[in-house]
Amino acid sequence: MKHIDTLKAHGLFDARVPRYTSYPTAAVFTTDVRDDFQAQSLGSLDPDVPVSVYLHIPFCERLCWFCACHTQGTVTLSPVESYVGTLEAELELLRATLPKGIRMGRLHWGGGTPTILPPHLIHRLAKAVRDVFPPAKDFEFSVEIDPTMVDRAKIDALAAEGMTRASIGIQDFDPLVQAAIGREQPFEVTRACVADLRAAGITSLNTDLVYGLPHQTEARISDTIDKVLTFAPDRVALFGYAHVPWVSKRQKLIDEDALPDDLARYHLAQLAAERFEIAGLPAVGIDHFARPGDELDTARRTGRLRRNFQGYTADTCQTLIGLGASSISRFPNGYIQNAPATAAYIQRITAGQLAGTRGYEMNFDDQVRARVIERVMCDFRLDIADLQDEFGAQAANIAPLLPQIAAKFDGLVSLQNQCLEIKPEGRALTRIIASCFDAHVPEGVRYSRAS
Ligand SMILES: C=Cc1c2[nH]c(c1C)Cc1[nH]c(c(CCC(=O)O)c1C)Cc1[nH]c(c(C)c1CCC(=O)O)Cc1[nH]c(c(C)c1C=C)C2
Ligand SMILES: C[C@H]1O[C@@H](n2cnc3c(N)ncnc32)[C@H](O)[C@@H]1O
Ligand code: MET
Ligand code: SF4
Repeated sequence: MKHIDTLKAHGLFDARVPRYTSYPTAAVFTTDVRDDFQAQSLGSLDPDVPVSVYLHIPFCERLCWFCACHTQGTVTLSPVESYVGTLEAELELLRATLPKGIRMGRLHWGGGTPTILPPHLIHRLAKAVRDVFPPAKDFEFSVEIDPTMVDRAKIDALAAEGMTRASIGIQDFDPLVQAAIGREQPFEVTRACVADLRAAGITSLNTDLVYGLPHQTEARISDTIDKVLTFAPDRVALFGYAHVPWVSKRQKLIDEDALPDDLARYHLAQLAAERFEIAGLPAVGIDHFARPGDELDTARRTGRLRRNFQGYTADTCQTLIGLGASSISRFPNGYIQNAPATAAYIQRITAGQLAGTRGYEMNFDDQVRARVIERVMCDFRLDIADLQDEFGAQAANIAPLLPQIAAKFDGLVSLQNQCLEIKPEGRALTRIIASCFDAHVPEGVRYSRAS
């Protein structure tokens, strides 16, 4: 059987499994999580251990058709300005709930489009965050940047507030592909943005690309990659296009007939991965690439790579506090998601309540499986001995799954001394293999494809 047929037989093109940016996944969260779970989790944090903070800006000036992120369009600044006020109010609620002396190890502004904020709002928001979460030693601050929605003044404002990493959205540079996803973004504009970031002293640059977009061909993605490489990015994220029009209504504008078919999509991903490897950006996990010396590459090589809602990270903080509409907080024993709709979020905060509306409290078995799935997604490998070190006897629940998986994915994985490893030729099936350890299959949820 040809290799591609083997992968196909294991569900490469048909399986619909989560992306495992968390376990259990957001689809499993429910509204009947305990009322006091969020306040109690926040209040019982150890002030000596720094936390990560994620801040969501759910506004964009344009709404790209392909996008599955939680955001809304606005042409005026007034909703953005009032939203910043709500974030300030949320920060005050957090201050009243958190133990005194808590510090922030990492801060990420995502969206939506954080760079919709003009300089004065960037300064106001950064100050409000710092007041409640003073930065710890080696503090890092990353921001998602839309090159068409930023200028030198905004970049300087972010740099002055301590931005250490910029993540720019590119997706694809081909004009036909851009037209088909409702996202015009000239190369020159992107290049000028990168030049401004460099001039402002930003040393770490990530670029986001997507494969599997309408009208994308090997020649077009290859040309995009040529252009991206001229920026000398430290990291590249290459996401498979998730076509989920039942979740993201604007995707109904995407012409499904123009989407590459299964095999074409697979080859696009393969070609891109090869090009990055050759360019000196080895793969990190299933969809990232990082230059040697970048902390993501270092984390990969030393077994310290982690997975969070943004994808792969070298962040070691156990706790992530999410602020803003739809943001998810992660505590050692569970998750809480703020009200997804911006209006509902604002209403909660304005009423003086924390905004968590759905979530999941993990039991011990969930915590073990969360670690298992994270290791599989990060290392392509699971060693029962490591699991025993961390969780003791509970690892025994997982051990019997290994020979079953080894038999099912025969030839694509290896199993020796209770250590399961996905071989390079089986890596396209990583999400599918990870799902074998998932004890929660939500009802009525349709995930995007697995590859
Ligand atoms: C910033 C962009 C994206 C984020 N997630 C996705 C993108 C493109 C992709 C994505 N996430 C989910 C789905 C649907 C299910 C699937 O096909 O796997 C897709 C296509 C699930 C999901 N992830 C998060 C949430 C809240 C959901 C929806 C669950 C639900 O309510 O049904 C967490 C999450 N993902 C992103 C953020 C910023 C975030 C948390 C705030 C980004
Ligand atoms: C934050 C990043 O998420 C990616 N992104 C946004 N929407 C989708 C989607 N439907 N499928 C895959 N990736 C997506 C983009 O690359 C963006 O820059
Ligand atoms: N909104 C920005 C962009 O599209 C950041 C990535 S998408 C959340 O470029
Ligand atoms: S890709 Fe970025 S700019 Fe486009 S709609 Fe999504 S969040 Fe907004």
